[in-house]
Amino acid sequence: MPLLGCIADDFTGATDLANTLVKGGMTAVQVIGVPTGPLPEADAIIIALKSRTAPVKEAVAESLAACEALLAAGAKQIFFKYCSTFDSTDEGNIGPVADALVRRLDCGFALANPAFPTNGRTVFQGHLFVGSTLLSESGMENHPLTPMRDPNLVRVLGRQTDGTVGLVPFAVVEQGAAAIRKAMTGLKESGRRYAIVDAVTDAHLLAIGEAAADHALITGGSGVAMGLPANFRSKGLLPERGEAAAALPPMRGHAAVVAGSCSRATLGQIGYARDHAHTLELDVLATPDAAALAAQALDWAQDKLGDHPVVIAASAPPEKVAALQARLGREAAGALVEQALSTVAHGLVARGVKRLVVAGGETSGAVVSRLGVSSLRIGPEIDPGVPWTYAEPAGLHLALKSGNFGARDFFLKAFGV
Ligand SMILES: Nc1ncnc2c1ncn2[C@@H]1O[C@H](COP(=O)(O)OP(=O)(O)O)[C@@H](O)[C@H]1O
Ligand SMILES: O=C(O)[C@@H](O)C(=O)COP(=O)(O)O
Repeated sequence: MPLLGCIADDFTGATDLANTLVKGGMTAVQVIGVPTGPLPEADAIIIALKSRTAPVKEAVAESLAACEALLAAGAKQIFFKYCSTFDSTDEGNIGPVADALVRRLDCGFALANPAFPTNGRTVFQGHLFVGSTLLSESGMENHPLTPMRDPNLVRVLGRQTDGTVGLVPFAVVEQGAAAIRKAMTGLKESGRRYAIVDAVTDAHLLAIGEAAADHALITGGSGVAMGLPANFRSKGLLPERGEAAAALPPMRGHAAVVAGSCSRATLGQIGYARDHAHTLELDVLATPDAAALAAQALDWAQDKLGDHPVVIAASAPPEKVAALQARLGREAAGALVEQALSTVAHGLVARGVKRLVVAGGETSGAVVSRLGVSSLRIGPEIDPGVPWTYAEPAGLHLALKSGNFGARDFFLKAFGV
């Protein structure tokens, strides 16, 4: 029976959360899509949806269905995972999904905290920073699907919910779990449905997690989950598991990277790969045809497969993304590239690739669906927020890299080269 039941709005986000929980000593299995049969055995189940950019109604319906499955399996607390850069549009989907979960769980209130200090995401006075810049100046203002142009999360979430949003500021968070709990109770009693809670350090996140031990619903990035394993342990529900929580079968087979993220970190990683690995950058504007792009990539890769990764990327800088979107529309442009890259991934696996890194959340969703993966067992971390996983029933190792995560040499480092 799972202790923690999680609903993640994309696939890389789900592995990121699972990674945090595994590091905290919980076993974790990521399930792809709303489950139709019984859930696997694990301390935490993370249901990965592709709901971040889905139409609002669909995102809400799938999230509620996931919640039902988790409650039916006995989950004691529900966690709604979204991006550490709060990726969403004014219509949603963070607000509407959270609203629906608050109603379903009849809890009236939930905290909201996307902070992930190790990866430079901090929240101060309700404003989200990426490194030393505000969210709206971090490159996220150019995201192909969810451009983030307002860094004030009280305002951003306020536009997405039919409830109201308050703030637990830094000065309170600094005082620790009891003060945070008191402030959240105060906001709930004054009729706020959400509290954006400031967090600048991991110590803040641990205190917030402790303060939310008895909350039916927690919403946030993977950071705020850091404190949750200790809550279950102190209630005597979670045994000490040590490193066994992250064990995976041995890795073998050809290595490859497929990148569809246009985020700054991924563009930097592709730049590094150009000098250190066979790297193909697809020109989507010149060939806006998914089948033709995929055929081109698979032909190119054919005689290059081996232990050293091949890197195939559709990623492009903002001006090129804008040009393709102007021609096809935002959604169609994204869908075309996702279709091309998922066909490439499928073709690579058919040609013996058994270790695959996918860069980008939406891209990962498309690839994992195309590979017919139903669950991912979470293994050791490569870089903060990105673990290796073992995909069933496909029987291969997958690392789903959030667009903005990972060091510059990630695409090589993942394979130990
Ligand atoms: N050259 C391109 N032009 C337009 N859109 C692109 C291009 N390359 C990738 N995309 C799309 O951009 C989106 C990137 O989103 P995602 O994969 O979630 O990355 P991230 O993790 O950085 O958010 C995907 O829908 C992808 O298909
Ligand atoms: O919280 C995060 O930043 C990640 O876990 C995440 O959700 C990443 O999404 P993408 O940037 O779309 O990969």
